[in-house]
Amino acid sequence: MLELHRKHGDVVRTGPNSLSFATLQAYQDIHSHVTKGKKRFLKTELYDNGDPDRIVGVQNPVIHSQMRRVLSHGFSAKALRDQEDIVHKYLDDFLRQLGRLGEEGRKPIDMSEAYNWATFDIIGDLSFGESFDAVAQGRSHYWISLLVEGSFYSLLFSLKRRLPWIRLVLPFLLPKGMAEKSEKRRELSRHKSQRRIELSNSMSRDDFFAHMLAKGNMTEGELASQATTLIVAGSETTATFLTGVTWYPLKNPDCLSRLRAEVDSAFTSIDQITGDSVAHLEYLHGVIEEGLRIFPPVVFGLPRYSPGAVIDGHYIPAGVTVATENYCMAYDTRYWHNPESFRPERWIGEGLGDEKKASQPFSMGPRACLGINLAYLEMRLILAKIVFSYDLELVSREIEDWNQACQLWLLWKKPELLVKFHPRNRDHVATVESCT
Ligand code: HEM
Repeated sequence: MLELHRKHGDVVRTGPNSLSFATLQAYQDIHSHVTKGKKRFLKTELYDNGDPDRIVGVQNPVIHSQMRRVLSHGFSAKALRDQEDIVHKYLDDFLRQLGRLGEEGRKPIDMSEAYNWATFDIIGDLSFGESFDAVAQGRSHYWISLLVEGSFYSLLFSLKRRLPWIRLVLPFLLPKGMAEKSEKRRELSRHKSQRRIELSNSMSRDDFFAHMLAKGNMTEGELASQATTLIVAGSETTATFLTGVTWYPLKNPDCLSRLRAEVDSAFTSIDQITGDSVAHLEYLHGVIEEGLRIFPPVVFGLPRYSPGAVIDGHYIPAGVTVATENYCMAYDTRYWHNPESFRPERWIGEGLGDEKKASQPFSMGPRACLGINLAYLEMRLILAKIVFSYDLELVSREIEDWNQACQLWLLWKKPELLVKFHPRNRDHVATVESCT
């Protein structure tokens, strides 16, 4: 898409009835909240995977806002503060596992897989009241593999509407046993959901599931479907971001040193690293924003139907599929000074004079990411804690260009990213050694 827009300009026709835009104005026109009297740009059928209960896929704005209202309680600042201990628990265990499995820097760990252990366990606990035990076991739970694999191939399913002929070749494109695996995944979701309902009698928690249960009229199917959606939306995305934001500073050692210096000057013990204290770290903020710009986890232009509206000065008739490529905006020299380079200082103080709104990793408007606060909490805590505890050494040195080394399906398929973790904080080494 980047190449197409560079060659053909800001509006590119990508199909018989679909247009791709590449400007910030177009992004705002399509995704912002609408003013009174104007119609919304609705999600297209590309989101329809046959499950009507998923908040991510639902098209009807009335049903969507009802769902969003119920779920948003679990994402409020208060709810997140109440859940922060759960996040710390998995992150601290994760740190210990990095030391233990990595034999204190002697053995590399594949971070493309390992970050999933932490993000899935956190969101699993917040959604179903129990983790997948991935951190404790130091390997991905079967369910995680099913979800990740399923989300890659769901792209092919949604393409069926756009390219009807794909039905004919679909059986050959899908790995063997995919249908059985999908059924297995649904069965596990139902099972986890039933267990969470049973647990609700003995557990008082202000988590996502509790708020859905409090609504009182959601069926077991709806509960399972929504909780699974949260797990998919909130785990692979954050883990993907973390993988990219590990590779870029490792390839730019000055950035890593500056980040470590900031974390070291702010904290003398790992317990001081909390959601509140990390929120003030300026350079960490720069690293995160730059990581989200240069390697956005949700990278495809989010398709919408035009309601019959003007997009960046062009009238687009109703029914035309439109999308703005966040990735193209993030690499546009009209918005960014030297966009290919990883420069956290863009986001600090005066910066480099970039148009920062041209990075929209969480989207904007009524369908913007609901989990943004949880995502920032996890991203800040995990980066600060890792840098505080370990010196990182890149083992996968053969990767020259991270984005090129990844493949884009619906989400990024990442290559192995081998990293060694050398313990640097003596207090923490003691904990690592005692971990079994
Ligand atoms: C770095 C991490 C993340 C990124 C970059 C990200 C990005 C996004 C984007 C771009 C959308 C809009 C999708 C669209 O319009 O098609 C979205 C929606 C959503 N995200 Fe995230 N997300 C992240 C983490 C999370 C987390 C931790 C959760 C928590 C469960 C979450 C839950 C959701 C939900 C529920 C929606 C659907 C909102 C709606 O339709 O009203 N996300 N996310």
